[in-house]
Amino acid sequence: MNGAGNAFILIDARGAPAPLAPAPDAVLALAESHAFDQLLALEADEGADARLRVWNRDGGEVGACGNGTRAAAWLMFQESGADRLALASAGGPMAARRRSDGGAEVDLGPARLDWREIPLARQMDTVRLDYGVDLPGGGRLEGPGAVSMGNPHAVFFVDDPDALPLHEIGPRIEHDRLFPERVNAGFAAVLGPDLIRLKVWERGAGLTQACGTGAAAALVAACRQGRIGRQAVIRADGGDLPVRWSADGHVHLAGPVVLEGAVKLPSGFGG
Ligand SMILES: N[C@H](CCC[C@H](N)C(=O)O)C(=O)O
Repeated sequence: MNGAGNAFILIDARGAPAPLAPAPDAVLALAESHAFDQLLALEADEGADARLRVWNRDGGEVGACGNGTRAAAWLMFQESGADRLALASAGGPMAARRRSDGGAEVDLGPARLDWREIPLARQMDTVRLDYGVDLPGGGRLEGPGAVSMGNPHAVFFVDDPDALPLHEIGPRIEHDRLFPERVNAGFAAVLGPDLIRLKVWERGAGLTQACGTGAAAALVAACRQGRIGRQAVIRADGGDLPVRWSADGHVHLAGPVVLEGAVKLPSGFGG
């Protein structure tokens, strides 16, 4: 599946006898032979309609994947005909609502804004971090906003994300010691009162076509820096993601989902 081009393999393990525990190098090996950004799994959960688990292509299990949540919710809506569902995840509980056009709008939970929740290695104002990175050709990017959606994001505001050497500066930011759990690095240009152009160098996956939690973080960071209101379309390489930061602090995300194909695994798989 993909969500605005963000590529996934989703395993429906709700019937599996035990939770999946893929070895990181197994995920890495799978990523060598299959083009995906994240491996997703749906598992049974007592307190929700399902639990969503997320592994980056580097094998690390992480707390949230906005586009993956949309893809999983869309699939469950197709299957059940329901129009609402609850998902558990390591990054916290989430909810999904079926839109009239059949798409899924997900409530990713609250934006977390305290430095300890990002997390950062030391206390800092998360509206505009006292942090920056030099550009190879001269110049410097400064003062990103820091937001967690159950996973860490630093969002830089720039004139043109497409003009940046992201393969050079992305890894430097991702692995900076300021971010003890590494970080997803967003590069955003506010193009109008309700439009943000965004590219994200994802922790554990690199440059992706779209990043749902990155879109949420970009809106919240832009709003906190007084650059935009609480609702916008985030224009990613792979498509447009409508995002809204509601008054209760939760962030809602929608956007396109494509099911590219499905295979039925032999019974007892993963047992
Ligand atoms: N790379 C992210 C996980 C996937 C996020 C992204 N694909 C999304 O749609 O939110 C992290 O390490 O926290």
